Amino acid sequence: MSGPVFRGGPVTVRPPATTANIGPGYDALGAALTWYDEVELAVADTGLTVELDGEGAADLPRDEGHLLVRAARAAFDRLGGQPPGLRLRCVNTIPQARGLGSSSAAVVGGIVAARALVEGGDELLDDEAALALAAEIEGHPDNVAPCLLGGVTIAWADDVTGRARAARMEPAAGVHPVICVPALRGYTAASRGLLPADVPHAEAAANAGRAALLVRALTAAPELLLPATRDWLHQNYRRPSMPQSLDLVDALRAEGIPAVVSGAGPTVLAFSAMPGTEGVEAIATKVAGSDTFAVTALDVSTAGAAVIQR
Ligand SMILES: Nc1ncnc2c1ncn2[C@@H]1O[C@H](COP(=O)(O)OP(=O)(O)OP(=O)(O)O)[C@@H](O)[C@H]1O
Ligand SMILES: N[C@@H](CCO)C(=O)O
Repeated sequence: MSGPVFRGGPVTVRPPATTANIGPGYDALGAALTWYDEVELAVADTGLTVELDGEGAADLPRDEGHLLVRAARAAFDRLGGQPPGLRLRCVNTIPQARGLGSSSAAVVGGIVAARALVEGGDELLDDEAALALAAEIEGHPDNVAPCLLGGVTIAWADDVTGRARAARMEPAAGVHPVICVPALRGYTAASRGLLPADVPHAEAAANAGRAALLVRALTAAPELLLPATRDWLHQNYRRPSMPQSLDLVDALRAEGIPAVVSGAGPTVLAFSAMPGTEGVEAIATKVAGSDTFAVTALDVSTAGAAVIQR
């Protein structure tokens, strides 16, 4: 069989930051945010060059071990073969290891860029296949789904194949995310290690009800976000690894502001009543007194990882 036909590129992809769980939607619910990394990938004559700017540039590998390169390589394998060489440039702005889906942005960015470098790539590796591959590599479909598809997503594993699937929804106009990003990093694997094997049935039942309510709140009724973001499955168990984040969640909720831990933390995601900087005031007041968190008002990104130049 002949290999794929490559376009030279470069192609440029903008994968968004994402927030997962959003309270009770543990490992399922997610949303894309208007904060993006930028990935430029081109076919080269030979070898691999990796140029990194911004977040993580000092620490991330510049070889085949780079997460985005690994994801692009896996995508090329699915697309029929590897190019003779690769040139990668990343401009990273999404804070890493903070619960904002930076690893998903790298994985999805690599897959989407690789398929854009192959003639017919969008059909050979469609969004359903790209999602399954991204979840295989990243491990958590609740971040990769909104990163790929944009908007608000529900992810699950197919009962027969185990492959990641997702349903995408449009966010309601009144959903205004505000993120409070701490200086300290937190790693997903460590944060998952704090979760118990079992939870009481009554708490699982309460959580299921709020997760259902959360879908309605995010897509049609933002006024329900406070009750809809209450969780019983993960946040409190994770408190020892990010006490300041949980204290901030508690303080905001006590003021009637919907707030949760973003993904595996330690970023706190709150929802303001108003868009933009006006909306952050009430939240910033609660954060004041601690210089630990940087507060930024965002929107839900209706676009997922888009090819902005090919
Ligand atoms: N842009 C990137 N390029 C390459 N590797 C990255 C990039 N962003 C993150 N990573 C890798 O992923 C690790 C962070 O993954 P982790 O899943 O712990 O955090 P996160 O993806 O930022 O948060 P979460 O999954 O909870 O939303 C980093 O330490 C780094 O090894
Ligand atoms: N659902 C995951 C998100 C991180 O990818 C967690 O909370 O561990």
